[in-house]
Amino acid sequence: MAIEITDVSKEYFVKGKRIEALKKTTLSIREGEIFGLIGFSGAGKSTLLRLINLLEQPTTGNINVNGTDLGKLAERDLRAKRQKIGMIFQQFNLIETKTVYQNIEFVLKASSYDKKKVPSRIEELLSLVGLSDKMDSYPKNLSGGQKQRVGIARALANEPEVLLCDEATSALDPDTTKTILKLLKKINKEFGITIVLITHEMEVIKEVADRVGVMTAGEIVEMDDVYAVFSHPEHKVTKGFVQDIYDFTIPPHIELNSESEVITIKFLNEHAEANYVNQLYRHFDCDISILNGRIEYIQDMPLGFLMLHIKGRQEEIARLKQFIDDSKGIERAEIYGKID
Ligand SMILES: Nc1ncnc2c1ncn2[C@@H]1O[C@H](COP(=O)(O)OP(=O)(O)OP(=O)(O)O)[C@@H](O)[C@H]1O
Repeated sequence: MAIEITDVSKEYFVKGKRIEALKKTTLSIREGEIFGLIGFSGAGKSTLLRLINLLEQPTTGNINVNGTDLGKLAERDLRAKRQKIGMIFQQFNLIETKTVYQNIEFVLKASSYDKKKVPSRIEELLSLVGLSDKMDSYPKNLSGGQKQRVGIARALANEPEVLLCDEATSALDPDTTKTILKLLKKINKEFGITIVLITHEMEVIKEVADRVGVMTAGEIVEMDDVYAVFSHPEHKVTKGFVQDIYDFTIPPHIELNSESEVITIKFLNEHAEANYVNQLYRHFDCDISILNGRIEYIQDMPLGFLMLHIKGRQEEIARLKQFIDDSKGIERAEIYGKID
């Protein structure tokens, strides 16, 4: 196991008031996976990340990173271990007065990296992140995406075992976000580095994470493979995040009664591509119009939602709903639109 978090909690005291930033949490992050933590502001994501990064001590419990119990390390060993945990930030945290090259050099010099190998290591890192032509530029002359590439190169300089990403794409536009996430995925695959990323955007989780934990009020309330969470969200916070992507609302002009219903159906895995609506047209004496639809690919697996307006006799609509319920890989979505 790459990261074992056992019964870990964190409290702060502010003006005599106790803040439970992280309630007792047990979590295993697997070696080589990309684990996403999603939650709104104040949920406790950064606190958890700071504990893994050894920047803070937990109030209870212990954290084990690649076989090392962090609580048992002496100060010097802690520093050495910290170098094996890379971190990137929303605001990039580059040194503005240093060039791209010097920013990376700084990190290598601060560790005990073999001096002779520093220039070739920097070149290697710049090539990896696609910035070989920018080594003499200063951060102020770089785009946000380029700055984050430097951030990634710095974080990888000391060949870390784990890479922590703190809202690493939150300051970037959607296209740049995609390219940075692709780079993270490449790093994960090529070097087998375990990545833990925190975000408030389900879009980010969808693009890169293998598993996801949903945090609210200092607790992980739901955790599973990303596809499982997207297709069957349980907790209301998770449903809200999923709804950010499948943003279906019933148009206000639709009148709903026993002979006019809106049904949202969910297509799972390969069923997402089947021409299902044709079957509904053929088998039922109802008017069916499509109000909304979307297929997303999560880890290359399609997940589709389709919102239909059905008009017809009450019994016919009931029969249609039964047909949907009996279809393999198709479900009525209880969280999108009004049902029954
Ligand atoms: N150093 C601290 N001292 C006191 N309270 C803190 C401290 N750090 C965090 N907290 C509190 O702990 C709770 C969790 O904060 P945390 O920063 O972990 O949440 P978050 O999910 O990362 O939010 P954000 O996305 O806004 O950073 C919040 O109520 C916060 O105010």
